Amino acid sequence: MAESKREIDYSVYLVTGRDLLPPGKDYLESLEESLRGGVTIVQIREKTTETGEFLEVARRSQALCRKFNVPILINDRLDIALAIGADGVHIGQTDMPIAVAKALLPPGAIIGMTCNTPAHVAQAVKDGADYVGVGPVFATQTKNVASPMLGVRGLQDILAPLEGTNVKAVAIAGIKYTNALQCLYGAVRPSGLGLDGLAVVSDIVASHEPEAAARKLATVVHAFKSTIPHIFSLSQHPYTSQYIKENAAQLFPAIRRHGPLVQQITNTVVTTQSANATLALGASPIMANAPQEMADISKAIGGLLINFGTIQSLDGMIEAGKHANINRKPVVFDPVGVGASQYRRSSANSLLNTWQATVIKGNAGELAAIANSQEVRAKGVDSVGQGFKNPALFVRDLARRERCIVVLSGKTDYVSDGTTVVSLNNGHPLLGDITGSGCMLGTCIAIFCAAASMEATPEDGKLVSGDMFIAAIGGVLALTLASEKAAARDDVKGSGTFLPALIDELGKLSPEEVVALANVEVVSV
Ligand SMILES: Cc1ncc(COP(=O)(O)OP(=O)(O)O)c(N)n1
Ligand SMILES: Cc1ncsc1CCOP(=O)(O)O
Repeated sequence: MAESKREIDYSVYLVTGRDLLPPGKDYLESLEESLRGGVTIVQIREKTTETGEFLEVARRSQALCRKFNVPILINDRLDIALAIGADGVHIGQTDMPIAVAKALLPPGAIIGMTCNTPAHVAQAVKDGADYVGVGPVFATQTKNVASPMLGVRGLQDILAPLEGTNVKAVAIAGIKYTNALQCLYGAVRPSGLGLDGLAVVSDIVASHEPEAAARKLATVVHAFKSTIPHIFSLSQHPYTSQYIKENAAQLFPAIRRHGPLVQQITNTVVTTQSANATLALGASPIMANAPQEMADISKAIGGLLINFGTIQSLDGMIEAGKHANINRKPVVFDPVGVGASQYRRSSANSLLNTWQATVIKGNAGELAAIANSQEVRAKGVDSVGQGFKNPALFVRDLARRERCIVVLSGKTDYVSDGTTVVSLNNGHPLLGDITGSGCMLGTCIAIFCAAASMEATPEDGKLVSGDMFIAAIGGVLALTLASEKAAARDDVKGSGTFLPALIDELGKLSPEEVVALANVEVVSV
């Protein structure tokens, strides 16, 4: 074993599992192929193998790992690690304590510890672990795991004790090429701290083509690591009011050019008017709810709206978001009335723990419920009271926490990407007199996000390409400016005549009008 600690690349962490090999696939052949595909660290995990055979497997695996200059760790068995001179060990909560392992292993040995809670991580840091294996993130068939699933968002909390330390982290359980990017995004804390890598068994071992499986995973992890910051805007771009207005305005003709198909899982109250608003802007609606069709539909759409108003198929919402992430399509989440019931709150958690939203849009009551804030209360789908004391700070912090664009709707709308906050002061009071204007806002945002992502060149490490901050602002401007123009029309006498006029005006806004009329201010927080 090495005396001084080597720099470890945890990016693609393979945990072996000979029982999962496809029929006819040789273990060493599979391992070599996965190393060729880009596995950066290997843990030999043999849960039922006798010592002699374990030793032999470990020795042969080590010879291959050396060929690729990849470190090898041994699961649980310090004796095997010592016998072959492995680079280190991985131990679980009920295995040998870190202090005992440290005393037995040479100074340079790597020690990894399984952690299921933030308290486990804090203890592992205290005990001197080199890295933690955090999970279970998702459900897995590979191991019977007793601890509750962390989900995508749970990763942030479990990593908290690693702030300010040099202890590394990999996530484990149910991680596949298809959910890898969600997982990496989900783990990023407001400070920027995130995962160092992803640990997988079946995604590579059970594959007939482990080299390709490892390469796909490696591409995602490396691309993610080279894409900083991990959010859906230009972020470090010095956004000015003029820049925002001009770029949002350019998305109006982009929608007409691309005519994106926008999937909307929305509520029964607003389905028709949302579909009509979609057509008016130059996009096409598809109101598909069934989980069974999401894989197919997701390939064809430009963007997805998930509106919580009348939850008819939570499974459909879960599947739709999952496939949108897989296919790198923007997902706009409108958690209508999320504070109204425990079912809605837990459903919102399930959704946000499974897929990464690109934009979360809501009124003060809804966003307070998503943020677990007591500052604003809701009554049904409406927000009550004065709103947030500092709405700009609230949206910025929630955008950081959820790693997405946040739109807070109200008399003044606030939009943030976690770095910049803008206030938008357009709109007409008649919007409050028709049902579902908030839902139409979600539709508009989804359409603009779809167009912005279709305009952009796809990038490997990004869940969605294109500037989603500008897109979300564009969506807000579309509805609010159209409402002003509709309300000013002579033929509009009240809410009944306002709705069709609003839809007419949505289709007529020109980029020049948008730049001239938009009231956009960059707010300092
Ligand atoms: C990287 C990584 N993380 C977690 C585990 C699980 O280890 P443990 O809890 O000891 O369970 P077994 O693997 O021994 O069944 C791991 N092996 N690797
Ligand atoms: C070893 C281990 N520890 C927690 S889950 C797990 C297995 C993960 O396997 P898979 O990547 O196939 O879900």
